Amino acid sequence: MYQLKTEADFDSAHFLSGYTGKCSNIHGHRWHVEIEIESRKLEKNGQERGMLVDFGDLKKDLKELADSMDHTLIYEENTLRPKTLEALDEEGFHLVKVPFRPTAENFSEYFFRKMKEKGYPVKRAVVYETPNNCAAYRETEEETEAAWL
Ligand SMILES: Nc1nc2c(c(=O)[nH]1)N=C([C@H](O)[C@H](O)COP(=O)(O)OP(=O)(O)OP(=O)(O)O)CN2
Repeated sequence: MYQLKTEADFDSAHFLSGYTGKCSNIHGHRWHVEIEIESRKLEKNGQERGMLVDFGDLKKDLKELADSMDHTLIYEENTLRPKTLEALDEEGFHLVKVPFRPTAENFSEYFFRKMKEKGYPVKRAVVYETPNNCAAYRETEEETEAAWL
């Protein structure tokens, strides 16, 4: 089995609606995302001969997703009042609405699915919310112990 990993970062603000504690307030993180892909086969011909995929393509596709959230306020749908959204919009702030509570866990599933939609054989996505705290998502239950960092 061959495995590749690429990483990307983005800076954004978020808050946890319904949370009791400091994370209910708007605060920022430098989010760090890692995507691992795996395959038994390598390309046999052409430009990508001997590669699972070209690192350049993998890196570019993850960066596009990360860039779409960079320097934004990420908020869960239905957690900000319309007049608040209107006021932030009038100020020219960039907001990203997500259909989930913006936790590290949910972001790991989000990046896993988005990269899978782009056609990559994704094994695992890991999202660091702080340098010490990360969450991971994968679809299989195998290697539960070994797969954790
Ligand atoms: N399982 C999860 N727990 C928490 C999440 C999460 O995504 N998944 N998120 C938060 C908050 O967003 C918070 O920003 C992070 O929490 P915390 O570790 O307290 O943040 P810091 O590292 O900045 O803590 P300091 O001790 O102030 O340095 C909460 N929990």
